[in-house]
Amino acid sequence: MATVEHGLWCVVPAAGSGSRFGADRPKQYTLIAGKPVLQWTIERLLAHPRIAGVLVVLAGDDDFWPGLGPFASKTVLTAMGGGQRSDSVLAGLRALPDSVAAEDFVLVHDAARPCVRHADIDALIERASPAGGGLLAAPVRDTLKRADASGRVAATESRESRWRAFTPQMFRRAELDSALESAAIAGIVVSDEAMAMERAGFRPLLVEGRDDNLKLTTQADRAQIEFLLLRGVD
Ligand SMILES: Nc1ccn([C@@H]2O[C@H](COP(=O)(O)OP(=O)(O)OP(=O)(O)O)[C@@H](O)[C@H]2O)c(=O)n1
Ligand SMILES: C[C@](O)(CO)[C@H](O)COP(=O)(O)O
Repeated sequence: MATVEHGLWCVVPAAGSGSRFGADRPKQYTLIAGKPVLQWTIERLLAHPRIAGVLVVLAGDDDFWPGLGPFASKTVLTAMGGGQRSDSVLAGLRALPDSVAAEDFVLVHDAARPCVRHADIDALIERASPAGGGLLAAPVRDTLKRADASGRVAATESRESRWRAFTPQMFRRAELDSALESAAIAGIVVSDEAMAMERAGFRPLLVEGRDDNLKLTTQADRAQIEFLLLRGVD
């Protein structure tokens, strides 16, 4: 039974183009308070005492990475990503050090989520490890509407038992690798690691985390993320 007492490695998918963000560079290199979003995220992860190292998955044409400054004293490795986020995560898993055993848990956390709280990471590690894996998430708190082609309300959807998935997500290295590979072979694009695990028959544990674990997706997300980072995220 793999334990999480020794440090966990975290795969950080950072190979996206940020098309919805629409900047002059991939959004993970957008500066917030003078520092690239990716560096905020990596430093936040490495500052967590139970994270041993980070494997950053970069785009093949990424020419920003060498510009990033030094990180905490822990190990930062890189790998090259793929066309889909899930391809990048799989590449990252396969580039982890051999010291990460097949049955060891690994974390996967979006480069675009720099505000994750250490307390939420603690909760995920503590609660998801006995459950065989899980993810940070939050219950849907707004009324959900389904839109029709004209942009009008087609229906109001039940928000009962509906959760929003965040990252980190935490699963055993080999089980996640197998689930992602199986989905890729089947031609199924999974939008998060849990979807691949669900498809493989697992039932990941939902661990409630803070709603402000925001993902930088569009320009509208920038101001709130900047506020949180400047105020200080514990
Ligand atoms: N082929 C891809 C696509 C996405 N990502 C990463 O996965 C995270 C979440 O993806 P998303 O927010 O969709 O980022 P982008 O794909 O860059 O955004 P967009 O869909 O707007 O292009 C990001 O850190 C992104 O860099 C990745 O590593 N490899
Ligand atoms: C993994 C994720 O952040 C969970 O909400 C989300 O699925 C990423 O989606 P994206 O479209 O790749 O940003």
